[in-house]
Amino acid sequence: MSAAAGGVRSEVRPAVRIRGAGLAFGNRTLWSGLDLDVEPGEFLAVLGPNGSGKSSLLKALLGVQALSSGSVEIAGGRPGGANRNVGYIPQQRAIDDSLTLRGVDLVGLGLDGHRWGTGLFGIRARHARVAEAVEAVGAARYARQPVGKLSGGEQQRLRVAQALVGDPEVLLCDEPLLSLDLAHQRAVSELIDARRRTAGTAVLFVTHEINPVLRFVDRVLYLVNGQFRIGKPDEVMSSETLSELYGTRIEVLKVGGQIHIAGAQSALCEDQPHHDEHERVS
Ligand SMILES: Nc1ncnc2c1ncn2[C@@H]1O[C@H](COP(=O)(O)OP(=O)(O)OP(=O)(O)O)[C@@H](O)[C@H]1O
Repeated sequence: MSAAAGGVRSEVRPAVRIRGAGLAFGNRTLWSGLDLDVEPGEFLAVLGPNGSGKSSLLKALLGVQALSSGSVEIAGGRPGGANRNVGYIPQQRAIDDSLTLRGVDLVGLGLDGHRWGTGLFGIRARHARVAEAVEAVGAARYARQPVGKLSGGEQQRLRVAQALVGDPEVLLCDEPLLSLDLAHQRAVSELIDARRRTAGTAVLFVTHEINPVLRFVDRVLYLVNGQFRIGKPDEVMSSETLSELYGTRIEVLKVGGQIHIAGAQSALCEDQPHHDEHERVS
């Protein structure tokens, strides 16, 4: 899918165009000199340790975080501009359990700004679209209950439905599989993959754990300590590339279609003390 990989140019306008982009807070540079085109239908995994600037990159693309240098375009224009059809699955935060908004209403918010007309036809079309999105994430059973009373995983599935309901040109996902059990991790990642294949939605998928989505990933953007690498998973997720990026010896093992890391886990997972010697790559 990745027409941009290896320098091959596509005729189609990229869904995301990043040029010379940099972001710094005070004297700390998260990343700089970032040039990247994400093509329609491409699945880009954004990886890196805690604090490397993955979420901040998505925020820059949403137009809520100003860049320190360079420029970004998304869905054909500037971030946050009118008519930018962009879906966003935010990093999960607990929803206040007193929130009485129902699941279907939360999903419907993803259609705000879309034109449905004010008549019965428009209302019916809107309801049908919401119902379809709810069904697709397997949330029909509880979608009429107050969101605040649902489990973390149930809320997360509704957030995915909200991001997809407007049929976005670009989908920005910030750790969308957190708090989902394995069956729902698989269901949600397959849903996102199907969407980009059938509708040409470009997907930028921030994750600590590449294995659940490895078979979908066209390219990886790996951010570490102000540096980055972009390439196919095999190119970036290699002992050589990660050792270079982290500045210490890292062994990457590929076993049974999964990527694991041996040793040096402190460099990779500083904030995750539960990790053991053979670690899945973040
Ligand atoms: N508005 C801000 N002002 C100052 N520092 C900020 C701001 N936003 C983010 N940061 C800092 O920038 C760094 C990168 O944050 P970001 O959330 O992008 O990292 P991340 O790679 O998504 O991390 P994680 O994997 O932990 O979610 C963090 O150290 C964060 O504290």
